[in-house]
Amino acid sequence: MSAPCLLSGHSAALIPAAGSGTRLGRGPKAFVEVAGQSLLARSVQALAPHVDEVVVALPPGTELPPGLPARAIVGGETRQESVRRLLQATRAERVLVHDAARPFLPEQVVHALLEALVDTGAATVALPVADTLVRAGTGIPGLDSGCWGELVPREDLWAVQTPQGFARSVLLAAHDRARAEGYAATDDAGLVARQGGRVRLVPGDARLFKVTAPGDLALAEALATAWDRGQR
Ligand SMILES: Nc1ccn([C@@H]2O[C@H](COP(=O)(O)OP(=O)(O)OP(=O)(O)O)[C@@H](O)[C@H]2O)c(=O)n1
Ligand SMILES: C[C@](O)(CO)[C@H](O)COP(=O)(O)O
Repeated sequence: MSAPCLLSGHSAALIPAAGSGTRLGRGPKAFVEVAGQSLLARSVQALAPHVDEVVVALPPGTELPPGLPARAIVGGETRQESVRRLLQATRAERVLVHDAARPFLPEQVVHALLEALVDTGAATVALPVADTLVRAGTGIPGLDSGCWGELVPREDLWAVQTPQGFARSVLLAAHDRARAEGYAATDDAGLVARQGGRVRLVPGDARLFKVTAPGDLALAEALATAWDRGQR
């Protein structure tokens, strides 16, 4: 399938994959395999049919595995720096930024994100929070970080996932300004929102969880069986 007609101009998927995977403890995380396929390969394959090109930021000294429909650049020391380099490595008008560490990306989610992008020029996939939320008691007399401090109302709270979509010029301007001001964010939509941009929230999917800690890998292995049989 070629790039959707909802997007005008060229589009690129930008995949930050240059992390060291410290919390997982299995070496550079993008190359870790789940049911025989790396996290990176799964993420690239999920996005490639929807865009004109895929660019991946890899850790220094590593190479793109053969056969993936993507080109590679060297990432930076932080996720933010890796994404900035990716933005500089493409001329596409629309970009979808997606963590290599989120290998299960349903096609419907990509379609919904692309539709939302037409409206605002900036959108992120996110999940409404389902759990009860509490702030730990740090700073409250008699309590500490292991104690219930205060309840946080969960209405209107969303847990941010990727992919996140932007007009490239909008995201590049947000990155340039953040860099000039020495501001760091954990994601790209946060950079755009901080500078007054309107970011549309697009309902995500629980299966889009980020493989972060060893327990997530067990979950990913279990999910991969159904996913690879086409149950998406
Ligand atoms: N310098 C970095 C750090 C992270 N990432 C990417 O950003 C995504 C989200 O990062 P995270 O899950 O935190 O990965 P790591 O940084 O590898 O994990 P850790 O913090 O446990 O080392 C991942 O796809 C990761 O490869 C990146 O491209 N460049
Ligand atoms: C971009 C992200 O995955 C959205 O939830 C997240 O912010 C990445 O955070 P990390 O600290 O780099 O894992």
